[in-house]
Amino acid sequence: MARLDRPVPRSAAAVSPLAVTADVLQETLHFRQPPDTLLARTLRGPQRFGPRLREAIGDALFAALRDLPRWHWLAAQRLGQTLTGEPDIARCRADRAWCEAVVRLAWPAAALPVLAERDPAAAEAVAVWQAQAATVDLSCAPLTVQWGGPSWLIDRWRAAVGDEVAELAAALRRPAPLDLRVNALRAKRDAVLAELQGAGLPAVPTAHAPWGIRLPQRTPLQGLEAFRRGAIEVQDEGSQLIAALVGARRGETIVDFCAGAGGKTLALGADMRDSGRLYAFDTAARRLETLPERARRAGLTQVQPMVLVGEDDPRLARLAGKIDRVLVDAPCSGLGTLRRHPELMWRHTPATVADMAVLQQRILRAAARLVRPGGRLVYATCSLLAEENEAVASAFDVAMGDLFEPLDAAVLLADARVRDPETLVERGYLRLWPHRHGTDGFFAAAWRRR
Ligand SMILES: C[S@@+](CC[C@H](N)C(=O)[O-])C[C@H]1O[C@@H](n2cnc3c(N)ncnc32)[C@H](O)[C@@H]1O
Repeated sequence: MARLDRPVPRSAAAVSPLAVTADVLQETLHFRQPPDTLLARTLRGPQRFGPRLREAIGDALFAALRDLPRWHWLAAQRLGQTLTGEPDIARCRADRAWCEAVVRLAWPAAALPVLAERDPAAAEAVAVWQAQAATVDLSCAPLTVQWGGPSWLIDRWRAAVGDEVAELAAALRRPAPLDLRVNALRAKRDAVLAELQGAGLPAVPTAHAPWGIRLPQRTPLQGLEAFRRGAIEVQDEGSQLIAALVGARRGETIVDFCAGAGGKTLALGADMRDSGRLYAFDTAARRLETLPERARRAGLTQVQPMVLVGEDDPRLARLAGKIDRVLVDAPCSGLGTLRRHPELMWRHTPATVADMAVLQQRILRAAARLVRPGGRLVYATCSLLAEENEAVASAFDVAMGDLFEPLDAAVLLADARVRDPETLVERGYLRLWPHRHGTDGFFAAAWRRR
């Protein structure tokens, strides 16, 4: 038999990777924590899984989440249950046998040998189940099974992209590449590209973002000299394009209203060449926690994080009408990021999306008060849904009357040296689609205050 990842103590040997994956899947479907957090916590347990097995468990978990309706359909057949089109998540999460059946079906073929080393019986069961599943004709299955999403979401995808819906669904099910942003304060893109290629990595420039580099898959960065010296940050090309739309300049005063862990804050700070003032606001203190350390590594000294009590925090009054550029990277459903967070499509419903839109409008209006006359306001989401995007921008237009003039994103992106900006813009809005642009799904609208 092949070598084990590590010597397995007797008690730990009893723990099957399949069972652990099913446990994490079941826990994920409670939506209390994201799957990678749950996975990391679970794998700190006593099972003693080696690196290859840990990677296999992660791959299996995400494969399960990416195609839940398909596994649901096949598992129902295998377990002799009545077929239903769409998983009822509340029922599935209560059903441990269902979770294990899903994991058996979803376990990636490439990870079968490593499972066999640890638990040959489980690997055999997986092979049998998958061989049987391969004989099932899915071409007549409901669209939710073929395209891997809940039907309310598929309806919205179809309304947005028409005949491209199958391509969109397929792109959302593929793992995302790893995009990096070169920190303009520390390096030039060409030099970093050469450095990464020299280290044997298949790095290429991103298609549009001027500071972006793409690697085809997950790559550990910590060991790279470019990472250690703060020359690169992990950032999806779509996020880089949103920062570009802000057009931050040296010496300005800029507010990142929903800064979170500061991914876009760092991009804005680099565009400002560490000059001026850059406020990083968020209502979640925990999210802002890592920003000072990240800013330090990136060589930024002008970032001022501040925890807000809400979008109407009274301390904002002193900044009203004074800020050159305000970015509202609003809390959203995240339904453009399904490549990384496939669980979100089961966490959200039309009702949660509608609630999001109300919050987004409130935050956008509050943040708009800060913009000085002639200044720029940018509203962005990582959602593909019109409710959170065009509808919020239109409602803002109506509420503001003539106070804010919509700006054409294609013009702003061209100013920021983005390549082929017109291919990224619909009706003046930045609109990024995973199947067309290879990025996460993003939306952004920009205005100038009159
Ligand atoms: C999409 S995330 C931001 C991601 C971040 N800009 C980045 O690039 O990494 C939205 C953020 O909005 C924050 N948020 C939620 N409600 C808010 C409010 N009322 N005012 C300001 N920030 C809020 C959330 O805590 C969350 O960190």
